[in-house]
Amino acid sequence: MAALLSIENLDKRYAGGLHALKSVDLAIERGEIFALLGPNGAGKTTLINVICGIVTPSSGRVLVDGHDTVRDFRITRRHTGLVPQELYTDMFETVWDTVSFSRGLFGLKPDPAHIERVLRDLSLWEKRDNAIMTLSGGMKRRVLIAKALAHEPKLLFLDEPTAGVDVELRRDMWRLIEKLRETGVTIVLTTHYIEEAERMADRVGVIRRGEIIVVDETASLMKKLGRKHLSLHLQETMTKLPASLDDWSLTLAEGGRRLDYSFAAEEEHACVPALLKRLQAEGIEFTNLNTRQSTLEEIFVELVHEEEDQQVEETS
Ligand SMILES: Nc1ncnc2c1ncn2[C@@H]1O[C@H](COP(=O)(O)OP(=O)(O)OP(=O)(O)O)[C@@H](O)[C@H]1O
Repeated sequence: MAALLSIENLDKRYAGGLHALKSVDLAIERGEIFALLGPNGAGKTTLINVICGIVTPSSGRVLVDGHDTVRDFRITRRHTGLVPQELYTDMFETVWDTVSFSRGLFGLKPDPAHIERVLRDLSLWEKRDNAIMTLSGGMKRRVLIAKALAHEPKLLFLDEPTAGVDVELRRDMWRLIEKLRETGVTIVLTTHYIEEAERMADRVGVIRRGEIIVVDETASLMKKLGRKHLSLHLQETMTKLPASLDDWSLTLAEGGRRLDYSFAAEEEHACVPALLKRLQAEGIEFTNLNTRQSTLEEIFVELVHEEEDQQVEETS
């Protein structure tokens, strides 16, 4: 079966001349959870807005379930749901009214049974008669999702669903997204949290300056690009690393009180014990140690460098 979402050679130049999307090609399969990652201003929102028909592309095309988003706008819009980052309106309305109204916007007949199902799935049923402004931040986010699901879309876009929420609510949202997938909805989400992409997404796409630079299965991307960082707090301050440790690419930090080591995540089991053994042999003692995973930001930096290095190689 053809992909549910197919983006072909898509280009967008804004009126001022800014080239926001450059020859984007992407196919999203039915039932997939796809995470679109990119630094601020990379073009994520522009891409989502083009797919949802809010922004017109300069060239190329987007098909949702085989329908062109420009030519068959009404059909494709009917198949897509968009959960924006913020709730803009409806603060005085009740949950039930605002979600039912969203369904009506797509010209669909009222279906109280569907709205009830959506509200129950999102744990909003008890709050159905509450005005939106009386709800907590987390509940308001659920209302946004309920609104986007009111017209039974096949494709759901979640724009940074967990930005600025606490850890507990983030976990709740993840459970919710998994539950949504079980109903057969295809999900595209944007996020800045690597853990979120890692946990939720089957595949990840990285967009940078309007170009999709990587699309890969999440596990394989993390394996290829993920790095871990080990920090050792030294018992005695060091001014310089012994030459015998040159092959370990270690760095001294905090005025020689900390030793940092960065390594490929997939090599953790082999290289960390080997390093610790080596340090012991050198008589370097430490009082404490901790490791952390690369942030998404660091992976971006690495991607950017890889590209720049390649360009240097190509031009030299
Ligand atoms: N209506 C517009 N007119 C002109 N330029 C725009 C318009 N909307 C966005 N841009 C520019 O297009 C580029 C891509 O913006 P976009 O909002 O798509 O990025 P983003 O990846 O969603 O960023 P963020 O993570 O900050 O939300 C940016 O340089 C932005 O300034």
